[in-house]
Amino acid sequence: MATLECNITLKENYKSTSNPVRPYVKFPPSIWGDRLMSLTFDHSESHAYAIAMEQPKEELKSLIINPNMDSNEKLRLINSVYRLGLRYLFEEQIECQLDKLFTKLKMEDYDKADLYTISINFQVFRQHGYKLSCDVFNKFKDSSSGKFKEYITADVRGMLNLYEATQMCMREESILDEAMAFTEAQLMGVVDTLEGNLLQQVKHALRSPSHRGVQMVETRLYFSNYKEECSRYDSLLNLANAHFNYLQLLHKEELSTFIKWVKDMDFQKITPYARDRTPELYLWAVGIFLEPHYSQARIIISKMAQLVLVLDDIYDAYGTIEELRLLTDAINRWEISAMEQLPEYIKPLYKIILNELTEVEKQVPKEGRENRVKASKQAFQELARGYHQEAEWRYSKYVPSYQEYMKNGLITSTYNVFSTYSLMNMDEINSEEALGWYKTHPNILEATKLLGRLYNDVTTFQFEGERAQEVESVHTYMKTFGLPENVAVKELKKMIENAWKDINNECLKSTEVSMALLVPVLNLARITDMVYRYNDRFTFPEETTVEYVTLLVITSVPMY
Ligand SMILES: CC(C)=CCC/C(C)=C/COP(=O)(O)OP(=O)(O)O
Ligand SMILES: [Mg+2]
Repeated sequence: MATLECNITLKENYKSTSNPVRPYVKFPPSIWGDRLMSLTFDHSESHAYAIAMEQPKEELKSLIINPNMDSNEKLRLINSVYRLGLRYLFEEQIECQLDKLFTKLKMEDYDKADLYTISINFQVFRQHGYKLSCDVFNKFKDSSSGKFKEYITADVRGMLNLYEATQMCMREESILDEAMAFTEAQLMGVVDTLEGNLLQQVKHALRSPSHRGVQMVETRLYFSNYKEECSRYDSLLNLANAHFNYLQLLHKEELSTFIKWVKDMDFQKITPYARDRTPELYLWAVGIFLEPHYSQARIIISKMAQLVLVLDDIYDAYGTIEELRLLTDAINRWEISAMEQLPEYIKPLYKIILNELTEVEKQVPKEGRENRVKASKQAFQELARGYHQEAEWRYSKYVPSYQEYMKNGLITSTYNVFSTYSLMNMDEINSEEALGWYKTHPNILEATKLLGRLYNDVTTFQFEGERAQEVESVHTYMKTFGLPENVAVKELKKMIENAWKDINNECLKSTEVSMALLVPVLNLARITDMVYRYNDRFTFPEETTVEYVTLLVITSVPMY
């Protein structure tokens, strides 16, 4: 693959202790140049969009609760609201409507409904945590052959929505596994014969199904590709339009703030060995939180991700083992005097790490502030120890067992850090309850960490090759279970799919914790899918990642 050609060599840069041997990696440079240096945003424009949202928002509220609207029509409207990223504006109304509709639902209601209608129903209920049974799709299967009925293949819109619906499957839902493979193959077979919006819809779904995509990107593409759905109601169209413009200005401002911080901290100079991926990191932050009121959270998460990125590249691409031992110790100590023990080149970075958390502390919600910050710091320290463990294994040429590797690999997935930093910024959450929940190692978080670690390794083990020295899941799995590479990869990919099923299961309505707490974790799984589905789109961001960042902060929003 041409994009994966990066100069990864074990270079002997230096010979003596003062000139140490470094596992030096030359990552591809940033591809942005000065393109994002002059993002403009105007606060009065932003205010105008906020005002423009008010009336359509009220109109849409009335529409959603309208008792005379046909239930399938209502679910279709709620689907559009969800896919346009507007759900947070109508949380109460939607929940009340879905509660009513779901309670009175009978399987017979679906006897006469077509594939499209049932698939939309299924998506809406599952998106909002209601477990509509997958048996609703049984009628599309031929009971004697066990295959899907031929006639549904002519209904491309129905097939597309069945494909989208299958992404919400859980374990033991074999009809959805079959439907996913069937619809994917069928859609791939017809995509070249399609045109207009339907072509765009199918093309994008095959590349990234909506449920597994970065939601801000998905909503923006829905607005472009689903013109019919968006313009069904004037209020929906007007609200979506003003909302996108409003968000785009906000995102431009946030990205500018983050770019300025990276520049002010002088990362290019102090960490020249690390990947330079500022807008790509910001995309992670937008992926975790979409709503405008998380503006500060996105900036804080972007900064933290920059620190994690640099740390990752020191630990597995630049530092010597002696330096890494000192760095880990200093991060564990977490006090400015520990800087003395560090090599000169790491000192400025260490200072930023400590300073940033102190700065952040001033900005996080008052409720449980101390504990929120403490948990984030501990997660960061745990990550450094996890990176260090990997480095020690590589240094001593020890290949751990798969289980040993994964115990540490769940930590180096970085998702404990991302989750605690997300939580740190959520003022609607009771921190004590949330931190207590984290400590129980909830299934959704464990599944997301597993997905993150495995997806990353399965996609990158070949080009990380010599550098990783088999300290990754593919080789440890091959060795532990005595399997050839292709079988190991296949089994790990199956585990990734199962992790998705577990995540979906955990997103069903639960009384255990607030649903709001699950969202950033689900969103981490989605970003992982976007980044690692085909290759490492973070290290090699050309095409998709660049396209997405451009779409969010550069391309203007279409008017119908
Ligand atoms: C999740 C995010 C945005 C974190 C910051 C950047 C990062 C560590 C990316 C993964 O790099 P990698 O592929 O080199 O990871 P690893 O070294 O763990 O395989
Ligand atoms: Mg790495």
